[in-house]
Amino acid sequence: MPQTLVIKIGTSSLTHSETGFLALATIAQLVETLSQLRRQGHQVILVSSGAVGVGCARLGLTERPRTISMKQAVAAVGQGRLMRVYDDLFSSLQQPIAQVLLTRSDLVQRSRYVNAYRTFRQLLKLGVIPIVNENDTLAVDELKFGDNDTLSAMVASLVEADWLFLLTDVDRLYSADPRYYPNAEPIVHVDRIDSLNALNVEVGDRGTTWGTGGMMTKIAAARIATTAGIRTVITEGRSPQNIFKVLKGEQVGTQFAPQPQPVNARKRWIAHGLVPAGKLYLDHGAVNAIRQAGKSLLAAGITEVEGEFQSQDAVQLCDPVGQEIARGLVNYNSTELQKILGCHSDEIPHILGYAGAETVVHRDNLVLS
Ligand SMILES: Nc1ncnc2c1ncn2[C@@H]1O[C@H](COP(=O)(O)OP(=O)(O)O)[C@@H](O)[C@H]1O
Ligand SMILES: N[C@@H](CCC(=O)OP(=O)(O)O)C(=O)O
Repeated sequence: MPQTLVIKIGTSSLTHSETGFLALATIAQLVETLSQLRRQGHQVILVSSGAVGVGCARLGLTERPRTISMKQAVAAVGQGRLMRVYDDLFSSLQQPIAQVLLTRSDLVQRSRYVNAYRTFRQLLKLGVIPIVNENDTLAVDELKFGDNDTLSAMVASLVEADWLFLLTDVDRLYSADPRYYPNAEPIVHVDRIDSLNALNVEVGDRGTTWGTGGMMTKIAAARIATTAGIRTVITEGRSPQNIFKVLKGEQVGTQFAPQPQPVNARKRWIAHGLVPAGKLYLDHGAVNAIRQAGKSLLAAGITEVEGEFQSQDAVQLCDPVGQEIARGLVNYNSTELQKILGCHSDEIPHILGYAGAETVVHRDNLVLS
């Protein structure tokens, strides 16, 4: 049955780390694999890193740029070259492609989120393979995906993909970084992403010299995708043809099972599309009411308000030690909340001088993290 596949490939697979030159054999195999998947009727989106790495190679730079303006300039050089290579290779197989450069702000506003969804759907209907990257040249720090693992999971969630493949320079996830712990245990199947905590998997936050985020961002991506009901696979970029094996049911790489009851599209946008503008600290009673009983958040359960935000902004709901437990759209601005925190709902009209919403975050606008 035709499926929608989002395939992300990292810099560590697209370039040779010693020279920064393109790994042409890998790219050619990737192009062949994706074109064949298209011919089999699947809908395919490629999320490709490499703009900064390729830009550095083009300009003869031997390490990743440190300043933002340099990184943005280098990405502008590399992105064009990368697309040129992709277009040459895909064109020789008669496969049309498109460039889609996204910034986080494209997904923050609901109308722009829906617009991005429609554009992807139209491209897929036309049989095109969209090649997505973050718009590194224009993205500003506060509104960045920051890494393409997260970006790919958000794209997969946006288009309601069936599969997310994260292609990297290791064959799968291990109990610890195999680069430093050669005896680390391979992990082949993850039924529930929270079980990784119990397995004590060490992911670090550093990738290779050219990669961003290492396994940490891949696990975060797997969490976003699996809660959207998307099967996620971490496997080797050097052998993209392994995708066929995975689709046939073979145990290749690390496979993450999708959550049985996926979160709906609007709640996914609240959880991952929006950028939280503040934090609400809750007492234990409120944490339990939200987590266990699926209740709305009332002012009585809030102990502290952090940040400045408007009504209907997204906020993080945190337990007493600051660990995020949920996100949601708030019904009061931060100034109002400072006045009513800890109070019973009946007292709100008296304190504020007007009747506001009964809940601070209604359960329809609240998503567990
Ligand atoms: N538990 C782990 N299992 C496998 N690899 C890990 C783990 N923790 C850290 N890593 C590192 O993550 C690296 C891949 O991340 P990264 O360099 O960001 O790749 P990419 O460019 O594909 O995004 C691997 O080379 C490996 O050294
Ligand atoms: N957008 C950046 C890639 C950022 C990124 O996540 O890189 P990687 O860890 O190699 O997937 C670029 O094109 O260089």
